[in-house]
Amino acid sequence: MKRGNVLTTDIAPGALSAADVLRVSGMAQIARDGRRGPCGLRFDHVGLLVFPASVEAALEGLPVLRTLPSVVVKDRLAKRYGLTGFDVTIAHIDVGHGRSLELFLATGCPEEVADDERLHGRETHLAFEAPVGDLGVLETLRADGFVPDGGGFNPAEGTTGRSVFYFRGDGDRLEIVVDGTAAAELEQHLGGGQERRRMLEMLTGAWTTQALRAAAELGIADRLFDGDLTLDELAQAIGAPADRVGRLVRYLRHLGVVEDTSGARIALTTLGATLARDSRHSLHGVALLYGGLFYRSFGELPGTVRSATSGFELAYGSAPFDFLETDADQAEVFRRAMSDQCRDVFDAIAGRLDLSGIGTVTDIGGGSGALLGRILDIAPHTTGVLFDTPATVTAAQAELAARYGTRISTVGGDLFTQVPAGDLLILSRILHDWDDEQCARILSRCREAVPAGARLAVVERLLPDEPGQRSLATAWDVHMMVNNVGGQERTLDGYRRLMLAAGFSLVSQSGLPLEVHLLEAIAV
Ligand SMILES: C[S@@+](CC[C@H](N)C(=O)[O-])C[C@H]1O[C@@H](n2cnc3c(N)ncnc32)[C@H](O)[C@@H]1O
Repeated sequence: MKRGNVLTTDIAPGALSAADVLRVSGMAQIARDGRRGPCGLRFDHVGLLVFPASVEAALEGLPVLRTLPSVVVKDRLAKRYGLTGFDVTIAHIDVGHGRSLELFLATGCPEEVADDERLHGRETHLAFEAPVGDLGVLETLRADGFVPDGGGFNPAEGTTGRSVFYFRGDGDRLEIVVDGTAAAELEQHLGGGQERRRMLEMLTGAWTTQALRAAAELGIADRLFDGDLTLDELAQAIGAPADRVGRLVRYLRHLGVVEDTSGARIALTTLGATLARDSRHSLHGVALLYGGLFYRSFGELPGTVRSATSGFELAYGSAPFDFLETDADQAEVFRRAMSDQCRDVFDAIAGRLDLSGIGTVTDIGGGSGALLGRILDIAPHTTGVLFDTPATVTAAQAELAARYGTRISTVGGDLFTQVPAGDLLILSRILHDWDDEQCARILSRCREAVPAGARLAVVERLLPDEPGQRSLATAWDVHMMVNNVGGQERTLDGYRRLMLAAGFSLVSQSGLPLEVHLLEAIAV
């Protein structure tokens, strides 16, 4: 036996697939090298699941220390794939230096199961032995972000049987083994430990929102965007006690928003930079809006579900756009959040639209005019009309005039009453604010404003056709329900039908960043 070549040469030809031979060889090498375990635990073995034609063929000529029936892995495969009529044997192979490779030999499994298991490496692990009676390492691993990933008691292992605890971490899978029955610890590990941790993380999502909002609102992200600071410098810059700032910074570090640099300085990560007002990728306004105005209304979700009103009205006593007309500061936060959130989307829309033959672009409910501005930037032959509520266009006017002069005009009004004409009308994130009847009215006003052949661009997220499919629109649909009576996300077909009923025929649909879609239609 040539141990230098770590088992590759020992495996009988054809006993394992070429892919499994390579995996065995790689893991055997790792087993020989050994590793230092968490909490200084002793390295025990490496584990690997392979799919031989037969156990005997796979083990022929290998230095097998012992074989035993698998309980834990067999049970997992049976549950995950609904398998019957297969078997799993454990074989410990001596790789020298007092170390071993633990092969799980699964026979009678369909090839798809083998492929899936090889791909995800669900049994590939490094195992460390914990001393009997001291399983503190389990808590240490959980605290370090390792997620419990199965385990059990195998009575056939050793003289007393062994308890195994699997963990999945960042790329690593670890097994902690201990002699004997660790019934209470296994119960906690398997009995919902993982689900309870995940649920706790979700239940404390509000803390995350508020920590991010605080980083934005207190100017922590802005100060650090200008350069790394010590804790004292940061505390002084934002005018808050250093010990409290330090505790928030520790949580922000945990969230990946800041990191330490040399000389005990704090730096923003790339992720954290999105909370700075001046970042090109800023979500500063969104942090203030979702952590502020919309945070309180989301607290009214149970009432929203029960009643026919919105959480926003339950929280503030009026509909959101009426409220924003009366609160200039919050209206400014809202406008910035809208344009911050969709900066990449607006760039993509401007690049995607065919603007040849378009003279006037009218953005209905265009907010700050950010999208309209982007379109005018890339199409110098166009002029723009920004239409929104009187207070919104008044707030946007000065900046737009300074940048675009007479190329942009602003019109304040009510989109349920009348909207200005244009060769291209835009409704960006407008229809999802309203119910079907209100959308029909808005689209009818649009159709009345333009001749046949005029174009309409609708920008929205789309609900998936299948309810089980994951999509951002699913979360935003609940957000719309909370924050506007009748607000809702729709499927592509939902928008197609609304447009057609008002005299617009959908001609194309394309995906934009952040799962937003551009729906283009023609007035018929
Ligand atoms: C969700 S924001 C979308 C803003 C912008 N189109 C965008 O995509 O960022 C909805 C816009 O509709 C405007 N709006 C709401 N009710 C309106 C009304 N009755 N008439 C005109 N505009 C209205 C709001 O002021 C706000 O700017």
